Amino acid sequence: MTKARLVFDLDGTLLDSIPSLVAAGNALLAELGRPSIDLDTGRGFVGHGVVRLVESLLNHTGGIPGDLDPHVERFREIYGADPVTGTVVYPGVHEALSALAAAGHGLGVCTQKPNGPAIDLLQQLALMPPITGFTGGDSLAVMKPDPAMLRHTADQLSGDVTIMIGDSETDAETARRGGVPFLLHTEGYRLAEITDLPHVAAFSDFAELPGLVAAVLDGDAAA
Ligand SMILES: O=C(O)COP(=O)(O)O
Ligand SMILES: [Mg+2]
Repeated sequence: MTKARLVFDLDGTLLDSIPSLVAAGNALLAELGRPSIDLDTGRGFVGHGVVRLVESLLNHTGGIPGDLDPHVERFREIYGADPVTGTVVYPGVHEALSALAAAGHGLGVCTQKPNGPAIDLLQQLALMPPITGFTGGDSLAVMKPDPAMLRHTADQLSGDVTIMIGDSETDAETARRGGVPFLLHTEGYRLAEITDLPHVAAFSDFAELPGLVAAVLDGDAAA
């Protein structure tokens, strides 16, 4: 049977992490005497890495005071101290990943999130194992949508065909540039309409994922 190298995005795909990211962002803003942002606003800022997130937080609340770098460093400290509180695994993820690993597929994560908190989350939320491959926001000199991140993750896995699973414009573009099929999780943080993102199939419930992977490998998934 053909085996897949399954490359998963993290935030908005395996994890619903907005409350924890917004809490850390609001702690940073409070230190700067800025107003808080709400969850919906924060949702639109996530998926591009920590630098873009802090830049968006500051621009939304009055602009960047001086250098961006110290604020990014401070956000990393605040968020890195406890990335787990306020983050949950989407329903059905554990069951779907166990079934896919048991079927012999390789599982990896490719995220813009800084490596330290990303690994903490994967370990503390019992996702690593079955996930074995990892590329984070600090792993390479580039980030998604550069397909080097996708390839770096896939190279750590065994399998015949690479499939990317993600929630956002960035993930769809990464898969397109990498020339691999894209499965879209619709319950994440995308801003675009589903129909505007290139994907071979979309799903809202992780119970659907093993069947979709099998369909892609069989060449049955809708193009
Ligand atoms: O922007 C982030 O930090 C999260 O990014 P991800 O969706 O690639 O996991
Ligand atoms: Mg994402």
